[in-house]
Amino acid sequence: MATQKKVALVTGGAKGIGLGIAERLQRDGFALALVDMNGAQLEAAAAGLRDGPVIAITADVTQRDAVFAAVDRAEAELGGFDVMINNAGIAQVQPIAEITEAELDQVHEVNVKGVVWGIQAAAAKFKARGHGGSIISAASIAAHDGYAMLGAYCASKFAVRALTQVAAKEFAADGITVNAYCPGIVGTDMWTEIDARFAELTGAAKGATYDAFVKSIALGRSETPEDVAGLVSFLAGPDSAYMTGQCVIIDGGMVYR
Ligand SMILES: NC(=O)C1=CN([C@@H]2O[C@H](COP(=O)(O)OP(=O)(O)OC[C@H]3O[C@@H](n4cnc5c(N)ncnc54)[C@H](O)[C@@H]3O)[C@@H](O)[C@H]2O)C=CC1
Ligand SMILES: CC(=O)C(C)=O
Repeated sequence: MATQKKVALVTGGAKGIGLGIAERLQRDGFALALVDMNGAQLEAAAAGLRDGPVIAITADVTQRDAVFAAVDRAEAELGGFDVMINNAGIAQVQPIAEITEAELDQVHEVNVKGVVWGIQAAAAKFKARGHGGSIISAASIAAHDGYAMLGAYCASKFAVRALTQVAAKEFAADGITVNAYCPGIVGTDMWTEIDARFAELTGAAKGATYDAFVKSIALGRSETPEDVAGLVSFLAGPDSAYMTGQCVIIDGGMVYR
């Protein structure tokens, strides 16, 4: 009889870091639920993950009910629930003097509320199933240092760090670990957008802001989704069982804590 695979849900799994994490967790032997608000891209991503059960769930992580429903569907269709990856996030480049209420809300809706709903839904499901589990969220080096022009984004990622510590303490007795990964400069669409917005605001040439950040990396190259996925694989696996409340920097050498 085939053994039941462990089940992981990855939000923002249609592309970028989330897709890199999904690819790695599939190689690690997980059955996967990919969640994203971009349905077309999500279906294509899921179709490319050929080695195991994968379901695609189109949902917006800002909607609490949708996140809870996604976790329910993952359990019902994949036969369990073990790991929650709160990866979906958005960036925003705006000088702090000009950030509007709507802009502040938009970033916090996704990066903070989305993570809170993910923590709640996963912890409730682990408890209902009577076992522990791992909750892993996307923070950033911007959860450890403030970066000019990224005020709302940095505030949202500092919040993820706080939530990770709080949830780790509140759920430890239930056998649930809660950690976060803190990448540096990853060459995804998010950074293409950040670079373009810096160019618009500062007059820098296209690509110049990205190149300047990459130049400051000790290991001398930008980060890939696979670099991030290696850390997430560890956080999702048994070797991190004694680790909780940590926001681990993986940035090639930019921020030292
Ligand atoms: N790219 C980078 O350099 C870094 C990224 N991060 C964080 O890693 C995570 C992933 O980033 P990337 O892959 O670079 O971003 P990306 O922009 O390439 O991909 C993000 C994915 O999340 C999805 N998404 C956005 N809002 C959503 C919502 N409300 N509901 C459901 N899905 C939603 C998008 O549709 C997209 O598929 C984010 O939380 C980001 O803040 C952290 C540090 C560095
Ligand atoms: C997008 C992001 O988190 C940084 C620090 O670049």
